[in-house]
Amino acid sequence: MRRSLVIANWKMNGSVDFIDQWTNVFTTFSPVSTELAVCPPFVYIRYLQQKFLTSALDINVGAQDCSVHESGAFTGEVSAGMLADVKCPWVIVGHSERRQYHGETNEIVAAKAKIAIEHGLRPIVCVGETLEERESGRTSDVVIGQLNAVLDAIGPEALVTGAVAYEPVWAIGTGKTATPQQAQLVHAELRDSVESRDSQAASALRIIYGGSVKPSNAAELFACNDIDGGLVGGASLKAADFYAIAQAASGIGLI
Ligand SMILES: O=C(CO)COP(=O)(O)O
Repeated sequence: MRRSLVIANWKMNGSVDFIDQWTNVFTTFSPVSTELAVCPPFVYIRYLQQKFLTSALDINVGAQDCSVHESGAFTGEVSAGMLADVKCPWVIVGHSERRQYHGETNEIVAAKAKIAIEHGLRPIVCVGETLEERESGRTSDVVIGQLNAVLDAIGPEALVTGAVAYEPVWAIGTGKTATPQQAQLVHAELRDSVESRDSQAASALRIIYGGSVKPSNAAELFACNDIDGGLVGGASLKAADFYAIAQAASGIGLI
């Protein structure tokens, strides 16, 4: 049995005031069986960690990216070693917004996953096709190619310490969710691809879905065999909505 996993990606949103308000609400909620993490912008990681000390939920902090470099003259970059140093266990790599706006290739994403693993972090490896790729029948090729680049670099066992997030680009921030059937199909293909290398790793690996997940659609997505939770953008900015999604993943309080 895989434990469900729900991760908030706040993207470039938030402030000290926002975190105060969000955590004031969130820390009143009772525990769920879902494992949780919130990825704020780098500058708020430490602040959010302090806030979570009073939460009864199993919730951790993650980063939205890390550098491919170890250290040195790389202005503006934050290294995996620094994230490990501040005890930030999770790191998202290969988000489509990084691929799209920052030119991150499969090779760069694989290098980031590798350096994250080397520092004991848990990478959340994002894969996903654009609308054009879907419409031209290339979804499988694209997402399997993205996954294989990371698998070649770190291997299936290391990947299991983190997670894979399937995020169809056309569903991100658009309100357009993949149907549970569409998502399940891709999740199963991703798992099969890991299975061909290591069957134990394939059954242990958490593959979560991202793209307009909200309280009203979370339960039907998470009911699919190969969807083990969610990577949540917009809806995670509301503490109550994020909690409702966490509940849906824990199989209790279905919406
Ligand atoms: O990109 C996402 C999470 O990483 C999804 O964002 P939305 O939930 O806002 O569609």
